[in-house]
Amino acid sequence: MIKVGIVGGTGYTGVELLRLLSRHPDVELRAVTSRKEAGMKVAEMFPSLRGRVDIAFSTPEDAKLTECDVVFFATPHGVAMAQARELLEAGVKVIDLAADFRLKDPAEFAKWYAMEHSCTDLLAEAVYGLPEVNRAAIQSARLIGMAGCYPTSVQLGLLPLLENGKKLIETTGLIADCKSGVSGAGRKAEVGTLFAESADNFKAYGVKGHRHSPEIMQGLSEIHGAPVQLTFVPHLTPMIRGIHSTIYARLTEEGKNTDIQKLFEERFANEVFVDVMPAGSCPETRSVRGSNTARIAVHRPGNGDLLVILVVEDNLVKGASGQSVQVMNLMFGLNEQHGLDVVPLLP
Ligand SMILES: NC(=O)C1=CN([C@@H]2O[C@H](COP(=O)(O)OP(=O)(O)OC[C@H]3O[C@@H](n4cnc5c(N)ncnc54)[C@H](OP(=O)(O)O)[C@@H]3O)[C@@H](O)[C@H]2O)C=CC1
Ligand SMILES: CC(=O)N[C@@H](CCC(=O)OP(=O)(O)O)C(=O)O
Repeated sequence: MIKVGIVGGTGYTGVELLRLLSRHPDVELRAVTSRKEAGMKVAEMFPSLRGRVDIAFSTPEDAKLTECDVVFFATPHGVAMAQARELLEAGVKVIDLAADFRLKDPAEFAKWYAMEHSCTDLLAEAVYGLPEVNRAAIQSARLIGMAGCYPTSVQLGLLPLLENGKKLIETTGLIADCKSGVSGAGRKAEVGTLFAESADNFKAYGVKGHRHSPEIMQGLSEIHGAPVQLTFVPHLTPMIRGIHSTIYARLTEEGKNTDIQKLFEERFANEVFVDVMPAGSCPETRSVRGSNTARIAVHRPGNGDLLVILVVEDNLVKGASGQSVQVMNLMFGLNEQHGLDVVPLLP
């Protein structure tokens, strides 16, 4: 059994990790931290986990994390980078759901996250946690910076078109128009996520620049092997879970002469967590709710040169905790689907 610790077990991604790991056949939950709720039983705070999780929250200091095989950080940005070195030196693998180990350039990290990076040597070692792109590197990694929620959907949607220097679409002027449910903002109290502010309302935010823009462009440029330029506009929608990304790309002459539906179907044929829907489909966020699946549909309106790619995922599962369990499975040589064989919840 793999001994697992979670730092930040009371947030939305933390409790989602608990839900998934509590039914994982190869995992033993050793420690779950909360500074505010230390001492309280996990299942007392989250009755959904009664009979599933039998430990109490402890402070990060009391959690004996160095005795774990792997520690997940489901914490705000900046927490994992302060503790990763000690854990790695003790032989513990680290999976960070925040952004501490995503951006390769420490200056970019400082610019977007308003803090200096405290361990740039580890930043160089860290592997980006997006299995459909990086599976082999993840398998041998000891430190993972999980892909962000929006970046997961946008990179999966463009992967077949860009990888290995393909010239099927223009690589400047790409547009990702993305919508997220409110759980994407986390469980902390904030005016913008109050019911009266976010229900029955719809708005864009971060239009001048969002911290996921550099992450998406870094990822796409690595996938393509050359710079890729994309405009990313996130929106807050009055739903709890889910991301819907609509991506617009101009096809090149080569792209116009390519069967794009077939390209996507073949690229993801062996990916258990990516479903390419039949031509003409419009995937719904509720079709992935609670599951680690991303569903993708490609459209070419009027058979013109504009390609529209639709991607849906659950921000808390494929966009965060589920994908991090997928990554853990790869790091420990387990079946990639263990703990993740969940049918989406309807309605
Ligand atoms: N919500 C989402 O859809 C997604 C979130 N993420 C990322 O995952 C991370 C967690 O997000 P989310 O679950 O939404 O956040 P929440 O705000 O819901 O939860 C944060 C958790 O971290 C703990 N925490 C806060 N500060 C510290 C600290 N200094 N040291 C140790 N623990 C701390 C909190 O507990 P306590 O204060 O009691 O210690 C709490 O359990 C974030 O970095 C976020 O960007 C990634 C993808 C999607
Ligand atoms: C709706 C909402 O507020 N979403 C968050 C993104 C979700 C998140 O926590 O971002 P990471 O994937 O980088 O960890 C935001 O825009 O900041």
